[in-house]
Amino acid sequence: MAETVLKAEHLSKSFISGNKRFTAVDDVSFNLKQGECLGIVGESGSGKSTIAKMITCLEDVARGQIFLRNQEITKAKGKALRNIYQDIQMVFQNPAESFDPRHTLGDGIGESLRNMGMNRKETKERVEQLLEKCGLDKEFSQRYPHQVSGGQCQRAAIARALAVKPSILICDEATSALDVTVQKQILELLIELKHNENLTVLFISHDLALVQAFCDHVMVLNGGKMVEYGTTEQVIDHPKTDYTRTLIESVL
Ligand SMILES: Nc1ncnc2c1ncn2[C@@H]1O[C@H](COP(=O)(O)OP(=O)(O)OP(=O)(O)O)[C@@H](O)[C@H]1O
Repeated sequence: MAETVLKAEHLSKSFISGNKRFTAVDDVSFNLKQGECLGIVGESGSGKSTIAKMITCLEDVARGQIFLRNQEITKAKGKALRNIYQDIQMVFQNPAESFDPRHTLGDGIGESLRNMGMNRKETKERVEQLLEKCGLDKEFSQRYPHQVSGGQCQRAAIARALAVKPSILICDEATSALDVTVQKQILELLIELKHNENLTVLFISHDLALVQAFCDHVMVLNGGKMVEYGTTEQVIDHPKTDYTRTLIESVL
């Protein structure tokens, strides 16, 4: 049986808005096994990104616990925190923001490898392999972020995320800024990588059609609460709440 890579138990988070406190994530629990893809769907403001930020330690966890391969990471600090930054990689909506505009894509992808002590020649070879794995010719390593299309830049951002062989890849609306054809190509790349590399992915999206095409399991969030959690088939074919039914009807 596949190993559990990530476990979240009773996660909660609230923020102060004006003089009021409101709950952005309310008692959310889930598991992610090696090679599995879990989709998190919900309307804007339902708490999807806040969950991702708590997992990557960008936001404190108010209540609950997070475990990465049995090790609790809820309040990680120092070296443990640096390891988490490496072991859980994120791909965001706007790929260009992942890269420094003054450096080539090759430099951006190779940065973490060089920080790990890899020499220049090995880094160059590994960067070229990563680009090819993500469907880009190796000459793209010489290009600057403004010299590539949004889809090409997102491929490079995925290559950069995979460079350090992370345990988990979090895609936060990773295809939302791309036009429909390019969105489909990036999704196909992720499907290919998931099969070939046994990637473990947390896939955040407001689009249930994309989640249906890619994810094994899905969690539906409404106002910070998890209103459905199950296999993608179960949730889409037999939704338990009107909220999920509305999400399904709006896209499928
Ligand atoms: N640092 C913060 N301070 C105050 N409120 C915040 C903060 N981060 C998020 N929120 C609020 O928490 C709620 C959940 O936000 P979150 O970004 O998790 O939603 P989301 O489902 O990812 O939305 P979207 O799909 O639009 O990205 C929103 O009401 C948001 O305004």
